[in-house]
Amino acid sequence: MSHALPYMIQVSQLSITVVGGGMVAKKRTQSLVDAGAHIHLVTPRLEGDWDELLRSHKVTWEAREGTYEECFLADWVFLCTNNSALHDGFKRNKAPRQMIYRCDVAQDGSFYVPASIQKGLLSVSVSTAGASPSYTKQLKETLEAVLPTHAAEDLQFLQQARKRILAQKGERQAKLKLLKELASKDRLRNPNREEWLNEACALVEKERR
Ligand SMILES: C[C@@]1(CC(=O)O)C2=NC(=C\c3[nH]c(c(CCC(=O)O)c3CC(=O)O)Cc3[nH]c(c(CC(=O)O)c3CCC(=O)O)/C=C3\N/C(=C\2)[C@@H](CCC(=O)O)[C@]3(C)CC(=O)O)/[C@H]1CCC(=O)O
Ligand SMILES: NC(=O)c1ccc[n+]([C@@H]2O[C@H](COP(=O)([O-])OP(=O)(O)OC[C@H]3O[C@@H](n4cnc5c(N)ncnc54)[C@H](O)[C@@H]3O)[C@@H](O)[C@H]2O)c1
Repeated sequence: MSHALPYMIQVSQLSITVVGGGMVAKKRTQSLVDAGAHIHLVTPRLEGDWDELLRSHKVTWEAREGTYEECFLADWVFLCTNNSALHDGFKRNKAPRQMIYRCDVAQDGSFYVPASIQKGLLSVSVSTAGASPSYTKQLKETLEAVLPTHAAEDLQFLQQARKRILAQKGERQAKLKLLKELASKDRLRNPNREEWLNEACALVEKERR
């Protein structure tokens, strides 16, 4: 059986339409807006509290029903209504190269959505290809409990340090060794890690042939 590949996608440059205004539509819209996207929303009604999303000016709501005959021109279309026959129709009408998401039959769309944990620059995603969203949720909770609590702060430090090390003068091998050592628990958890980094950078530069 073929399986889907996980990718990290920058969504801010995509044109995205979400059809439907229930719990699933809201979840998908919220995560897309959090990731910097602007959403065109097509639904006659909004279920639950959308106030904050609408106030963000990142969501344009067209208050009407989607119809079987129409074709959306967005790069991505999220079909999030409770009407599977309508989703079948949109899929038939889909524009060339358009990516379709179906909330009702995951594997009938171009992609589906994993559960994800975000801690600053760290992302962890879990998927069972739709076999069991409940199992996915449990596994996500297990993983959340074992991830380091300081991952976000450590990654902020490592990102800056990596830029600095790669930009400075010195042997490439020595720099790579330094990057590896810096990511180790001993170095990261050391309260003097900034001082150690300064000294190590100076040494790499001094030792260059
Ligand atoms: C992980 C999580 C992330 C999120 O939604 O953000 C997520 N579902 C969550 C929970 C959850 N969803 C459902 C239940 C009820 C119990 C059950 O059915 O088991 C529970 C449990 C609960 O709520 O406790 C019902 C359900 N879900 C899908 C269908 C349709 C179908 O099976 O095709 C139906 C039946 C609808 C119906 O029949 O009415 C489909 C999908 N749900 C996915 C993700 C994608 C696959 C992920 C994977 O590959 O494992 C996928 C395939 C589609 C997609 O979204 O692309 C989120 C965890 C919450 C969290 O993160 O805290
Ligand atoms: N992917 C998931 O994680 C997941 C989880 C639970 C349920 N589901 C599936 O997703 C479906 C939607 O779930 P929900 O809880 O958001 O449902 P819901 O009933 O709360 O919302 C459905 C929304 O679709 C809108 N709608 C209906 N017809 C429309 C049309 N022609 N054009 C535009 N909008 C229209 C309604 O106004 C409503 O806002 C469920 O029926 C189920 O099949 C998926």
